[in-house]
Formats: sequence, C-alpha cells, structure tokens
Amino acid sequence: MDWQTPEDTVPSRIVTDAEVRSLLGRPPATGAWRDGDPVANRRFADLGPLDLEFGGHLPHVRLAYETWGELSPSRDNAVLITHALTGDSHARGDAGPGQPTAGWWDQIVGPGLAVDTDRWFVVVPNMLGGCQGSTGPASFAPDGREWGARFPSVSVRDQVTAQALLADSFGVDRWAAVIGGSMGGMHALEWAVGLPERLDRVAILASPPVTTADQIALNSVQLEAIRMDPAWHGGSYYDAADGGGPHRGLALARRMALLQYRSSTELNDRFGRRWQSDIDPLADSGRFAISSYLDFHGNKFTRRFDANSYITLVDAMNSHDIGRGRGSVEEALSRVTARTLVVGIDSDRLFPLDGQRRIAAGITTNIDGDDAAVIVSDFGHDGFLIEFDAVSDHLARIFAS
Ligand SMILES: CC(=O)SCCNC(=O)CCNC(=O)[C@H](O)C(C)(C)COP(=O)(O)OP(=O)(O)OC[C@H]1O[C@@H](n2cnc3c(N)ncnc32)[C@H](O)[C@@H]1OP(=O)(O)O
Ligand SMILES: N[C@@H](CCO)C(=O)O
Repeated sequence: MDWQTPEDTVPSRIVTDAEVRSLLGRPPATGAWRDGDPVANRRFADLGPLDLEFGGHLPHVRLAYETWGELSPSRDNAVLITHALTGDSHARGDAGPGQPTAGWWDQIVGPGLAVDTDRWFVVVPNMLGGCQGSTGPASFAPDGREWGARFPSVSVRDQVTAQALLADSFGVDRWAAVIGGSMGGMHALEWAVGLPERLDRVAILASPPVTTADQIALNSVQLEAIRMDPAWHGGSYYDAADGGGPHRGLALARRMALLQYRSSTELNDRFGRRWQSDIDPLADSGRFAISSYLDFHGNKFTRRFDANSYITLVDAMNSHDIGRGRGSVEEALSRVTARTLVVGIDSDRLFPLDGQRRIAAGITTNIDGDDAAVIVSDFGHDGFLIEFDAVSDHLARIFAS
C-alpha cells in the first residue's frame, strides 16, 4: 500500500458520524469529529499537501480553528493563540448560541479581557497531529481508513508551517501577536525564530527552548504505557474487537503527565493523606484521595483523546529544539525581532524556570531585559491554565509594548 499517494481518494473533510459510519461501518475514533459537537464556532481550513521536516508527506492538511473578534480591513489586528499538548481550538466557550462547553482561557480571551476581542481578531487552531478536527492519526489516509500509527512524524516546526498556511488563508501576513503556553509556547517561539518577519509580538508561557533529556524520558515512559496495553495492537486499534483503543495505557500516561503538571506542594496541601471516602462517603474506602484524583483525570482523558494522536503530539514535543540547524539555541534566539514576553511559573516541574530564563536572556527584544517574568504559584506547570489574573497582567504588558 502506498501511503504517499498524492491524491486523496477520500475527502479529508469527512467529519460527521454518519459519513464515517457509512464509510467504515463503525463510529469515528475517540476525539475525532462528531455530529452534534457543541462548538458552533469551529471552522476548517483545507491547506493542501505538506512535506514534513523529517521526510514524511501529508497529501492533504486540514486545520480546525475558531476565531473571535473582527479582522480589520488592513488585517493588522490578528492574534494567534497556540494551545498546549492536549488542548484545542476552544479557548473561549461563548462563541455561539447553544455553547455549553467552557473554553480553556475564558477568563483571558474576550471582550475587555487581556486578549481583548473588541480590539483583536483572535485565531486559535487545533494543532497538526491533533484529534479535535485537524489532520492527525484519526484522520483518513488516502486508502480511506484512519492513518493510525502510520501517520508520519510531525515536528513543532511542521505544526508552525501549517499555522502559517492558515495565516495565509486569512490574508494575514503579520500577526500583531503570537501567544502560547507549554507546547503552544514552543510554537510561539518557533514563529518568533523561524518567521520573524511575520509577527510584532510574542508571548511564551511555561515553555522551554529545547525539550531536554529529562523531559523526553518522562514522555518515553508515558508512550510505553500506551504501547504495552494489549488493546494497543500496534496502533491499529480502531477496528479492534476489544474496545477500540488502549484506554488503560492512555489513562496511565495521563496520570504520569499530571504529576508533572501539578506541584508536590499543591498535591500535598490539597490531598494530604486523606482517603477518598473522607471526601465522598459513597467512595470505596481504602483509596487515597490523590489516587482517586489521578484516576479521575486519567479516565476522563480517554473519553476525549485518541491514543495515536497523543503519541504523535508527544513525539512532536520531543522534536522541539529551537537551535536545530541554526547553530545553537542562542544563535536561534538572536534572530527574534518581535517584542517578547517570557513567563515561567516558579513551581513548574515539567518546564522549570531555567528554560524560560535561557529564552529571555537570548532575546534582545525581551520586554523584561535579560530575565523571564515569574508567576509565583503552587499550581505548577498548569498555572498558565489556572492563574488567570497573573497571566492577564503579563499579557497586558506585552500588548502595551
Ligand atoms: C491549553 C490547554 O492546555 S487546553 C487543555 C486544558 N485542559 C486540560 O488539560 C484537561 C484536564 N484538566 C486539567 O488539567 C485541569 O482541570 C485544569 C488545568 C484545566 C484546571 O485545573 P483545576 O481547576 O485545578 O481542576 P482540577 O485539576 O482540580 O480538576 C477538577 C476535576 O477533578 C475532580 N476531582 C477533584 N478531586 C477529586 C478526587 N479526589 N477524586 C476524583 N475526582 C476529583 C473534580 O470533581 C473536577 O471534575 P470536573 O473536571 O468534572 O469538574
Ligand atoms: N493540561 C495541559 C498541560 C500541558 O501543557 C494539557 O494537557 O495540555
């Protein structure tokens, strides 16, 4: 089978349960597009073929995206927000009638908020390789079946290339700002280094200049947890009789990840040594509350995310090295011309402050001189999704610059 067939034999914009059922005789993969999705604001951009950094080729790329605000006639007020590893385009929850789904930055993006949608035209795409409407392993290969584990390796740079094609589709030559946290901050940094002529400002939150050995190690055990699940089937699980996915492995990977997303201080203060039955009288006795919390998030995650997509995105995150092919990290950072904000969280054990400090020190247009701004918080890495006031204050400073 030639997976590089240049023509789609199946339109990659097949999106509804009904279309998938009629094609494959079963529902779509977890996280893939579904009928009745409440995100009325979501749109799709078909961006054509894409040659990938590590040699792969996608015959057709589609990005799902949402927008808020109005694009000015001169197209000079567009702001790109890039999401974290398991995020999506839904930064705001009030995009249309019948919108029950909360957005992940409701308190930051909106009329009169730090990213003021009365002033800015805000674009939030789902990243390439994701499973919330953009082309990824749960999308269709040219043979009319999901790519699955056959999906080619994508890098953070490929994901930015796809975002640049999306910008072209809007006629936006230059973003007023590119803003991202965590993996989204990797994208924001790549924009600033790789396409400096295409943005005025950049905000990088809780992100590193390279994914380190320590971080790759933590990622590798998560991926192994998925692959050792008997329901993994080498990634070809969509048609499997035993439940349609390595849910136990994926839930375990999410538990492991969550330990890096939150700080030990928060977990100790919040859960202590309490039993879950102390909190919920109906719960089984003999289980610690912290175990229950991890189980809850692990299991919840499997209901919204495709395991193949998780692997693809973690691999993309592992590819992140702002200095690759550019001499060094510092040489790469010296290319940045956008006004820059770099923010770290003091309790972040996933992407610790030294990474943000290295980024800040290497960028001459950093608004805080040679240092990063620091949010003091016990929430750890996830602080960029929780400390709304502090994040808003810092974003206000970059917009005022
Ligand atoms: C840009 C992006 O990254 S987008 C992706 C962001 N979203 C995610 O990452 C999804 C996973 N969610 C999270 O990581 C977090 O909820 C955050 C970071 C978004 C917000 O953090 P917090 O507000 O501190 O939420 P927290 O981690 O306490 O989770 C609350 C949930 O845990 C449940 N919970 C809390 N304690 C327990 C316990 N002992 N046992 C079982 N469940 C528990 C709550 O009932 C609540 O459930 P709900 O989600 O159905 O409302
Ligand atoms: N909670 C975030 C953490 C990674 O930045 C996510 O899952 O995307």
